[in-house]
Amino acid sequence: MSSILQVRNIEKYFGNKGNVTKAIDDLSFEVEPGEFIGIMGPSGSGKTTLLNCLSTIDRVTTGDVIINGKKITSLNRRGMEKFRRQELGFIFQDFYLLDTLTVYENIALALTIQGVNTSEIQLIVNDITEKLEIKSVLSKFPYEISGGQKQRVACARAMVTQPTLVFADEPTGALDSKSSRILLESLEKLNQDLNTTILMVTHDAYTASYTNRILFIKDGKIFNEIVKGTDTQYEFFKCIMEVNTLLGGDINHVF
Ligand SMILES: Nc1ncnc2c1ncn2[C@@H]1O[C@H](COP(=O)(O)OP(=O)(O)OP(=O)(O)O)[C@@H](O)[C@H]1O
Repeated sequence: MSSILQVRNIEKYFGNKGNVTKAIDDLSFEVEPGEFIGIMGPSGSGKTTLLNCLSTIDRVTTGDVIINGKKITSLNRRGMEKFRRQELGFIFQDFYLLDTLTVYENIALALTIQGVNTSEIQLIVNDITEKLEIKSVLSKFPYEISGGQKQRVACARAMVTQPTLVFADEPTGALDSKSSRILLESLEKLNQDLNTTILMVTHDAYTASYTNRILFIKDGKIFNEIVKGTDTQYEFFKCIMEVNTLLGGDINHVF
């Protein structure tokens, strides 16, 4: 099977002569279609920089990023923007919903821009909001719904165009533990039902335990990799805790 994401020897430097930070240091890995992969690591290890470089928000200094067969590191700014709109989905810690649009309009927006007809949009939005259990809030505005519901709306918005790859950056960061669990179960379900490939950055062991594989980053390099395989979620969680301890990471969740 061909990889959906190929990361080849990427490096990212910040600053200029005399004051250079090497945030990503010769990092390579691949992600297969349908994987739910986690990126973990201590503060300052390069997680956000990596996510930004993979998701066309920032550029690598050297190396290549290939998504769905397309070398995105060779695209110009306009090409990157188009690629981002057409092939990628994003879920951020702070939701980024548009306050003046209803939940339905927030989710439907990308499809409207793509020129999908109204009745088809209705079918797609109905289907995904049923899976995410947010159908009852479709006519509400973001300020009228809870944080957990907002994040599931953001999740529906990210997935509605059936992107090649969805990037989630600390998606449970602003949620309480119950809302986090509901969101993560939803992500797991969408990953399985729609075969959506998800790459999620988190510092939280419980959140990470929903993924199938985790790359641990330290000083911009891959420090360790663990695969859930046939482990239960709890066994995987314990394994994550062990690696986190080795890494000197912070753990703030227990089952
Ligand atoms: N715009 C920038 N200019 C200069 N240095 C930067 C910039 N962005 C990040 N860095 C540096 O690159 C390194 C990696 O930072 P990054 O934000 O990717 O880490 P992180 O793992 O996401 O951390 P955290 O978990 O605290 O968000 C750090 O040393 C950081 O100070």
